[in-house]
Amino acid sequence: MKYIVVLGDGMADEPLEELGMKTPLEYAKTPMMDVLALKSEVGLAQTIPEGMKPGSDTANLAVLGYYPKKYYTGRSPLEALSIGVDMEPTDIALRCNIVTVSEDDLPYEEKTIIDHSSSEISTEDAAVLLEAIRNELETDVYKYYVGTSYRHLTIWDKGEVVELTPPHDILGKVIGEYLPEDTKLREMMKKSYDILNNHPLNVERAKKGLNKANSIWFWGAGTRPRLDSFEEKTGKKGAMISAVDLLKGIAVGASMMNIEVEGADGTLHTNYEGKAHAAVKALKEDGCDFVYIHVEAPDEMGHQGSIPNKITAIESLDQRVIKVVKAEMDAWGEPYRMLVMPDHPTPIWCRTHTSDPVPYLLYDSTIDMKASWSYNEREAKDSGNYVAEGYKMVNKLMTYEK
Ligand SMILES: O=C(O)[C@H](O)COP(=O)(O)O
Ligand SMILES: [Mg+2]
Repeated sequence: MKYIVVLGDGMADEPLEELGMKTPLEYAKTPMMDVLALKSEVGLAQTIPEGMKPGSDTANLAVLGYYPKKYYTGRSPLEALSIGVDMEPTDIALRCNIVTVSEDDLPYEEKTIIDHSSSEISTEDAAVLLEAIRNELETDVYKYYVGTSYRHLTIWDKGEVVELTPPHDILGKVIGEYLPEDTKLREMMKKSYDILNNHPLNVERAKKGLNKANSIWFWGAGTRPRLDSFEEKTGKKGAMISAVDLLKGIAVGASMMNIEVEGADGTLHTNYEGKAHAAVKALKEDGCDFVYIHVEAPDEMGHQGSIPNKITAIESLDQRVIKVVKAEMDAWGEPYRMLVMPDHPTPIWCRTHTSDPVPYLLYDSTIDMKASWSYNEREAKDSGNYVAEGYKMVNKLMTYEK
């Protein structure tokens, strides 16, 4: 038996008037998930534990079987594992976004945050800007490292786990009240605007109609991660396919195989088919028992508040990932189970994460459930199937019996 998780990051949502009170998942054309749902178990899973902040960090730890209240030490430390930084016990890792704030003559504190991702800036462009930041701001205490797209890392020597506001939680808001209380962090953020706003690369970006990447933004503070091996926990050899450092970092910490896919970039235009082919290859040729295909796009489109693009992301997941995986697995003939689910909702109305339970679809190629439901938030709730502790999903996947 082989095990496949197709994780549509942020895919769950809420009914939208613009979609006739359907959710993007209900409204999207998903013929593959529609067929699978009739042969699968559909239900709800609570991935974010009570009292924890909703985000891909806690939620994907849960879906991978790591109880966040036991294993979570902050988001950025997990990303540091992927970036290749060995944290000291006294280090604090900080996520360092490159964001877009309003370009005006207002004092920094009175500026508005416009885009947490600076138009999903390329890693190449971000690296140039981070070099400018490093030249001006890096000291023995604060070291900057390039991650992926707008997602970067700062290691704070002998820092503190300070509570910081994620920029995607305050889109469109004036930043003053959300800036760090720590004066040095605030000072670096404020200085970054002066360093970046008129940087030649940003002048070029603006000419192309792209958002300037004109400020750094710290959040996601944490201490050195401590994950147990996935194989020791489950007895299965696991592989991760993702474009984002958070998931790749979890895989490093869990001693899973990280599979790089050409063109996989965490955006709406990622290499969906490439991820699907790589997943089946990992199972068929690389001796893996379990593969986790993480697709970032629905989350980013949720953060952007784009209904059509979130629908496109879901339809791409259906037709260019799930359909391709199923065709290749069926052709191979090896029995398998496929779990399709989001990590958390990223509703269009709020453009950030909520902690609501998420719909799952659990398919077993050896069982025809003869079910009669669709895969979406409403029918998952109506099904009566509810996994109260999301970190038990992997165990459910591996021990499933009709
Ligand atoms: O900053 C990021 O990587 C994402 O926008 C945050 O959302 P996530 O927690 O769903 O990844
Ligand atoms: Mg997410």
